[in-house]
Amino acid sequence: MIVGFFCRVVLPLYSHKYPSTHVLVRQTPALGKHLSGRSRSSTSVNHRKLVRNGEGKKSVIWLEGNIASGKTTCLEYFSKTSDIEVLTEPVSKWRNVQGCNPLGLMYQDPSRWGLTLQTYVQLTMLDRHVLPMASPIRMMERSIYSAKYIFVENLYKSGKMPEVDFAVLSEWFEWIVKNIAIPVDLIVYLQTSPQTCYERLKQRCREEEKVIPLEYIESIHNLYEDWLIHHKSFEVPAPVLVMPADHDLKKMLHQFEENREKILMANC
Ligand SMILES: Nc1ncnc2c1ncn2[C@@H]1O[C@H](COP(=O)(O)OP(=O)(O)O)[C@@H](O)[C@H]1O
Ligand SMILES: Nc1ccn([C@H]2C[C@H](O)[C@@H](COP(=O)(O)O)O2)c(=O)n1
Repeated sequence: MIVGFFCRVVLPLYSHKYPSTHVLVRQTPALGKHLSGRSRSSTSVNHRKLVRNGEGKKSVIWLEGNIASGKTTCLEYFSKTSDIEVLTEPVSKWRNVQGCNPLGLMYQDPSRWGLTLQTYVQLTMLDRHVLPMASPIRMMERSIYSAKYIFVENLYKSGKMPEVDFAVLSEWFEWIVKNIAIPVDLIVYLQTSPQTCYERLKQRCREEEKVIPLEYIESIHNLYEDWLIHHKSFEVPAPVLVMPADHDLKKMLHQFEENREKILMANC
């Protein structure tokens, strides 16, 4: 039987306040499958949380942060916790779709290949979001929201994405978030300085990313800050837990441990 209920988020736990009137809304992918696009949009899924029996206690956390901020490292840490499933970004797919490398192409020629990559990012992130949950808690790396609000926005704002490409991606994004429920209870933001990310990026040495200049990391940083810290750009769909992430690995692991409870209690 399908049940509906509302969950008011607890604010004082988090570093950044969320409007107290906000009610998070969620609908299971399985439920979504049984609704046509038309009836789903008319039920305003973004304003109603419908969950199946037994799924009420499940929570979804998005781990957000700049390129090479330490997201994968953080996920690795929490993957050792029972009851948490971690979903990494499907970067391997972005580097190889049927033998093609849209990530590499985008870095070589963003104006030509930005739309190609971001269309595929949108598809593969949506696929992640609607995957049935195998554990009570899911931590996933980034989201379809940051794909749009950070990376597509950056391409467009920097003049590297033609207006028509941006318009098409925007319409796709709007349709998706209106018609398909994208659950989220908490956003954990790994807050780094661009310089730190730049150094870690160089150290990681991913082939496609060798052309990334510091300025690119700075633009991504500013977009993240405007979205999640200053609330100046786009709607933030859940409370934000900010974790300073410039520290060395030892201190980061300590910090992950210190925040464990807040993260695990994300939907309470
Ligand atoms: N706290 C840290 N201090 C130093 N290096 C780090 C730290 N966290 C991660 N790294 C290293 O930085 C690089 C990027 O980290 P990663 O977790 O892959 O970032 P992301 O998933 O956000 O891109 C990797 O080489 C990783 O080993
Ligand atoms: N919507 C997106 C998401 C990611 N990317 C790029 C940025 C990085 O080069 C890579 C993901 O790496 P991570 O930040 O996880 O180390 O993919 C993008 O271009 N668009």
